[in-house]
Amino acid sequence: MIQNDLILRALNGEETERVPVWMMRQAGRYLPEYMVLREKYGFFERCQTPELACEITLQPVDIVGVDAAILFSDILVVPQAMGLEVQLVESKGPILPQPIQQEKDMQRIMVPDVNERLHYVFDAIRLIKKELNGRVPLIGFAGAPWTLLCYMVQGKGSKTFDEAKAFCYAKPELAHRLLQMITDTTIAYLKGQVKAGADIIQVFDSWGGLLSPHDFETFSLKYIRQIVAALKDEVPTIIFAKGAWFALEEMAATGAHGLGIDWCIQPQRARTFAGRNVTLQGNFDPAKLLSPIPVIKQEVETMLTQFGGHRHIANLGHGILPNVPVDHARAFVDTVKSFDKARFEKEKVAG
Ligand SMILES: Cc1c2[nH]c(c1CCC(=O)O)Cc1[nH]c(c(CCC(=O)O)c1C)Cc1[nH]c(c(CCC(=O)O)c1C)Cc1[nH]c(c(C)c1CCC(=O)O)C2
Repeated sequence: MIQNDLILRALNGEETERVPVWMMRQAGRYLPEYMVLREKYGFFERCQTPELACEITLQPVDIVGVDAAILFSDILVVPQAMGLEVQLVESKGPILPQPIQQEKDMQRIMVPDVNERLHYVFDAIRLIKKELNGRVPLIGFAGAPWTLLCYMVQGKGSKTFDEAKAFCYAKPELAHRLLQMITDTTIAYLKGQVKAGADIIQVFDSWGGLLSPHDFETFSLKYIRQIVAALKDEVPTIIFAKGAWFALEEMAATGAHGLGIDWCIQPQRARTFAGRNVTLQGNFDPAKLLSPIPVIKQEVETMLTQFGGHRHIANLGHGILPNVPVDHARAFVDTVKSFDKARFEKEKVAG
């Protein structure tokens, strides 16, 4: 049994005493306790050692007081399990030295047996569930196929992912074969996470907003839909497609329980697009956590009021930045937790 089940209830459309809160990338470099482990162990060593992944996952729950834990891992463990080398180079981000660019490169990848290649994630989840002891739910996750294709083809981070897009537009048949292989791996991987104990699944499509609405349907949503369909009857699912506000209606129609939104759309407008049957998650500008604490408090209250208190999970609109002071992150969380629900009614009357 989970003691603090606010997020689960919000995802199921139930009333909650207050708005639940967590932060994307909440386990990371803004925490001094994370930096201690980062000094000692390599990135994938931290991911692959269940005791380390567990300790890092619990840090924000203990230190910042969020309403959910999110598994410490990375979306790039999937391309790795499919056979590609992935390096995380300090200050450069991810590097895949031998990306997929043509037909013959496909021979280097496979749809792996997830129990063989990603068992360390399932071991970490079992350990985390034991250590959490029902305090808060555990969110498992994976990258959306389109976002993973971006890294697998481009071979590194990019502002435009132009090579990944060129691959899709010039070799659509190959792109769809790759996207389907990623999708099949991801479905098996996420089902494994749920079996190991994940209570909620979030799909991160960080680069969905780089595509036109038509191409988002073709190269991204088509595959996200398969993932949601495979999981939604097992656990609540959340789709976070950054920048893809134009597709909120279509994403809601997948049957996902929650949709993440970034700060580039007004909450009321997102609600109009998404409809009433889905929970919205977001959408505080992560850079605003660099403001003075009184400003953070005021802006968080404005955000909460705009969402109106129902079917809302407070979060950032993207991952927390490494240079955010811990007390600013805590101010974000505490402001949400102490916001009096009666104020939603008052603002409604006033508005
Ligand atoms: C695109 C993407 C990646 N990884 C992820 C995404 C999707 C979300 C997003 O858009 O932010 C997802 C991710 N990565 C990480 C988590 C852990 C759980 C969490 O706290 O949210 C999650 C959910 C750990 C991580 N993944 C990474 C770190 C930093 C590693 C370190 O230097 O210690 C962490 C804590 C490395 C990583 N991993 C990735 C990049 C681009 C980088 C380097 C840039 C960066 O450092 O932010 C790929």
